[in-house]
Amino acid sequence: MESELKLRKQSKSTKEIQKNEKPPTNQVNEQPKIPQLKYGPMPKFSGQRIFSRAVIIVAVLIYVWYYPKNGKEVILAQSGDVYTNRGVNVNCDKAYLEEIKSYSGCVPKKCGRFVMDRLVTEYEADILLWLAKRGMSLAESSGGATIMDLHSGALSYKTTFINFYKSGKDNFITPTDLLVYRTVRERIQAAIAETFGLDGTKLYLTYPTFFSKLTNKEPAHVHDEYWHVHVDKFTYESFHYTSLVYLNNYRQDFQGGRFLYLENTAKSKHNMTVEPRKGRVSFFTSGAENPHFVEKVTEGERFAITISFTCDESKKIKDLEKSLK
Ligand SMILES: O=C(O)CCC(=O)C(=O)O
Ligand SMILES: [Fe+2]
Repeated sequence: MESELKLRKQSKSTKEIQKNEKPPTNQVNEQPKIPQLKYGPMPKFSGQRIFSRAVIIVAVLIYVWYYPKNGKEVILAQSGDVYTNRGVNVNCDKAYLEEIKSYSGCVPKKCGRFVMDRLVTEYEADILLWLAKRGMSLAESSGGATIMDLHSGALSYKTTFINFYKSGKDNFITPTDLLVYRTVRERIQAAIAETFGLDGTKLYLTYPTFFSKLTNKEPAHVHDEYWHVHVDKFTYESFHYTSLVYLNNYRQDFQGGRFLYLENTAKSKHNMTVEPRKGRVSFFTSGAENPHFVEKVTEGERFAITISFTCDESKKIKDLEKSLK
């Protein structure tokens, strides 16, 4: 009731004000009419113009800057750049975490993916590249993926594998190769332990650890289809941490063949790309938080090493010098 009264009073007083308003004087009516501009008045001062132009330029720059992120991918590492340590954390896959939990000292503080360009020198990468080329000159796949595993001796041959140790053809491996291979592996292991907060002595080299040569040859066997999306933990059960050493350069030595993390979460749909670069080390937790694939190589030959680590001591493999003795 009270508020109703108030309202009535209010409307009354409004009417009163309206009544008391003086009618517009002639003077006002006689003022020259300002033409109504469609988009409002033009800015009167050049400062205002500069400001509005600056706003447009900044908006365009922001759009251009963010556009690639709204597209299909984000570049984690470009082939022309050198990164000491670049990476991102991702949430660990539940099953991966559950499985790895039983290995004390080997559980990652956070899962993720990283790139380091200063762990392996170009010279070391060259030594490993020449080693791969010498080995793969003995035999190669009929399709686009040739694999050479120095630990087991497996080497792609047409649509199958030969064992170069069994056929006595292992004299292409020199003591320098073995030394470089081992020290590179040790440095990567230390970097993985440091990055994920592990006890490095609880991490073991595992199988398969292998060299790969990828080309644009038509696949002759399912082994040649290297471009499928996969999770390393599912493909190679023993893996807990995966590392890759690139031995030659994307764009210079081959086209295509970039490495992509597939992103299809509520948070992001943008794949994350690593462009191979000679001596570049890329590593990541091997669970379903890091599904990935390699783009088809369209030209040239792409060389890399997959060096894998496990927390499960029963799945460890020996260093090459020891296994060769
Ligand atoms: O060569 C690469 O970049 C990745 C290879 C790969 O995904 C693998 O060996 O599991
Ligand atoms: Fe993989």
